[in-house]
Amino acid sequence: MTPTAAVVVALEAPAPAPSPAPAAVAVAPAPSSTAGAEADQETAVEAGADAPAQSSSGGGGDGGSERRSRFRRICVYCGSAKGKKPSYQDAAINLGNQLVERGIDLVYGGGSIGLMGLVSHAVHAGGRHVIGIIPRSLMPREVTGDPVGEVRAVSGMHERKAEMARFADAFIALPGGYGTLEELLEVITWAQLGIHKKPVGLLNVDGFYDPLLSFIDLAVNEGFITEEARRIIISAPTAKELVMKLEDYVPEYDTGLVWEDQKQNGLVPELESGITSS
Ligand SMILES: CC(C)=CCNc1ncnc2c1ncn2[C@@H]1O[C@H](COP(=O)(O)O)[C@@H](O)[C@H]1O
Repeated sequence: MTPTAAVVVALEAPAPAPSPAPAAVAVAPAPSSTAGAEADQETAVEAGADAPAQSSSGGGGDGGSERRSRFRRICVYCGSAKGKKPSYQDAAINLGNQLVERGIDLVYGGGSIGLMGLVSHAVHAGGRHVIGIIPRSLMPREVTGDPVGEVRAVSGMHERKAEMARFADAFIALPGGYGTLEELLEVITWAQLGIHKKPVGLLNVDGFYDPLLSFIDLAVNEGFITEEARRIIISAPTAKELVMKLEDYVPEYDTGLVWEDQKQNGLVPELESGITSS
């Protein structure tokens, strides 16, 4: 099966199943792939997306919000561990349910472990499409568990992060460790540099991110982050509040910079899918 065919198959049969079904594996093009193959693959992904997202009443979330979303897909960064408090796990499931309620598909790092598994299973069980983007080295079941939905294999962490950012219309970080922080800070930095204008949200479960927000405020006070750049980060204690804030977010931050690779990494075209751009 060619990479393109694998993607088409995966997307022609999105995941409406009420219970987790086996993952469809799509192999992302290696860096040396032809532009044509990449274009085909993008087309396939676009064809599989419900754009704009439709509301459904399937999920529980934080309590029945019925509002049509401007987001087709949200990228969720989160721990590969579950964390010690049940509230972290509840938040991952609630976030998944909130995406289902709003008809939003999930992009995440693939796998079934930790909070990553909880959010992806919630979205998949709710009938929305799940795209897991995972480096081949992390694919063995014993490393990341059985993924659900569409799996896109990539060569390494840099390609993974670029793909996750490319497919998403917004980003949310649940609690997590180094990997989550690194992914979060990268998309914030990219927003600061004008590489994208997609909303970035912190799901501040039980104040988990208070120390990070305090540190960022310190950096503002010490003159390392501007007030304007500080406002790139949106935070809320519940998934429902956070998604509503992301829906309302209007980017005010603008560098006026033009990035040569914006067309290749797809971050600019995604803005045309309903994200307000200043
Ligand atoms: C060998 C090993 C530690 C495997 C852990 N297994 C993993 N499987 C998939 N993605 C991961 C894994 N560890 C980190 N990540 C990436 O980093 C983030 C989570 O890292 P962390 O647990 O917060 O730091 C995820 O969003 C994911 O993109």
